[in-house]
Amino acid sequence: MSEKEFQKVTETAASAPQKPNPYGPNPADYLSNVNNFQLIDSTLREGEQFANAFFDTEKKIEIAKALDDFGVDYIELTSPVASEQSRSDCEAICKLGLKAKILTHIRCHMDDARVAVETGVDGVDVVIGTSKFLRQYSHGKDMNYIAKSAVEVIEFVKSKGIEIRFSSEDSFRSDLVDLLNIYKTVDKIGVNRVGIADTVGCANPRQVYELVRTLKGIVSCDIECHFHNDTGCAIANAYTALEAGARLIDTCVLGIGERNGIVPLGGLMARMIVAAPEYVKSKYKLHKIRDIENLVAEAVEVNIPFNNPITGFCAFTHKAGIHAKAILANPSTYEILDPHDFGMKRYIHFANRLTGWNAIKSRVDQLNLSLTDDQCKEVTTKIKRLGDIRPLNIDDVDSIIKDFHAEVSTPKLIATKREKEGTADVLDLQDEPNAKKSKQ
Ligand SMILES: CC(=O)SCCNC(=O)CCNC(=O)[C@H](O)C(C)(C)COP(=O)(O)OP(=O)(O)OC[C@H]1O[C@@H](n2cnc3c(N)ncnc32)[C@H](O)[C@@H]1OP(=O)(O)O
Ligand SMILES: O=C(O)CCC(=O)C(=O)O
Ligand SMILES: [Zn+2]
Repeated sequence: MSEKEFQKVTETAASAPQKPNPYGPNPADYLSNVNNFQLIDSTLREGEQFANAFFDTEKKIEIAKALDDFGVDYIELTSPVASEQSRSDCEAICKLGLKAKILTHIRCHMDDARVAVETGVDGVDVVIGTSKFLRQYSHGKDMNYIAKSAVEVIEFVKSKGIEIRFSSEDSFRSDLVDLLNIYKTVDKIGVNRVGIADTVGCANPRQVYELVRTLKGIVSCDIECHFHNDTGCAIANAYTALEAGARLIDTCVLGIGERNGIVPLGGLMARMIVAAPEYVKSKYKLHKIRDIENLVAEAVEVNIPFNNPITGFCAFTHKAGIHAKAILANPSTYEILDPHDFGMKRYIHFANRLTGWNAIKSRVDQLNLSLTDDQCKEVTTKIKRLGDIRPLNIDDVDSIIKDFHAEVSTPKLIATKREKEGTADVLDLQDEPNAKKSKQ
């Protein structure tokens, strides 16, 4: 391409109408719910199925209140038929008067439904396996039986004036015709939502898009999606489901659940704030994520993973010199998330051999010392030299800087450049991580 042609191409691109948010949904896609989604948090149902979980009544109430304060739309609770305590905990949470609607999750059976509607919940989530695996080895019922019992349970719950959702367990290994038939049947009798569940975590985003879009053309009610994370696709699948027109996503704090769990609440927020910043910031108290995660992590005795979105101890830590320089100039260079949106801070990890003189210069400024650029480069070389021999800490770097400064300085008073330049908010050169370092 000649230079002239290249210039023409770039000019045309520059004058083309810009999408309002390059990371958001296609504005022309009117079926997308990326800017209009709801959360059903299932930490107190799916999360209770996590291997380490045991929540006593007090802890359940604490978690329910924290989720409510954060702003989730629904809180899903364990089936009241699971145990006597599960039933009374469900009743206790219903009495809290939370803003979030309270749901309980039951099998597609009248025995469960009769107990559920007496607990005081705002809605009932009914589920039954539709894949051949579950039809054969779990409940042993055929599609006719499933449809008949679904209609009976749905009409009963509806008659009590509360919300009802019907979900097919193991949707992605179910026959598409079976699925669409059952969803059509339950939609016709007036469910509030239908649910798609990737029970074994086998689905990929393309499959999710196709199934949700197809279902969108079949039902008039809202579509809820539940994604397990066995193959690492849970958040991507959730986002794709919203793009395709699903309205509600099931989450758990830290993604806890059966096996390795489902869509993590914090991780989904990280994805959604990029795509729908105004919506997410106006609806959810993002600065509460860290507290909720710590609450649940402590309750189920796990550490926050080091690479957790938002709250992992190094989620906003920048290390390499090239990164540090650009971050100092403009944090958007290497950050798609602004830590301040979540009540977090960014850190520049400068005590290592990958550092560069720009990061060291900032540290010099923070120490209220004054060195020329050339001197900063010289002291950076010294730091790197030691960093080649062993891991460094902040004290190591500070002493090298201070010694160097003492060598090169005259005894006159040095003006504090930091105050003059006001760079404090851009850079926090502490070595304190945002969250406790993972022990796992
Ligand atoms: C994919 C999911 O996460 S779905 C939600 C899972 N949640 C739970 O399992 C809640 C906790 N579970 C429990 O406390 C118990 O399993 C109970 C109380 C629900 C049932 O306990 P039990 O009666 O002892 O049965 P068990 O757990 O051994 O087997 C499940 C029974 O439910 C039936 N069943 C399973 N899924 C469904 C369904 N979706 N709809 C109707 N019946 C179902 C099975 O056929 C089996 O019935 P069976 O008694 O004829 O064998
Ligand atoms: O009720 C649902 O939609 C989901 C049930 C569940 O936990 C699953 O299928 O993994
Ligand atoms: Zn699940």
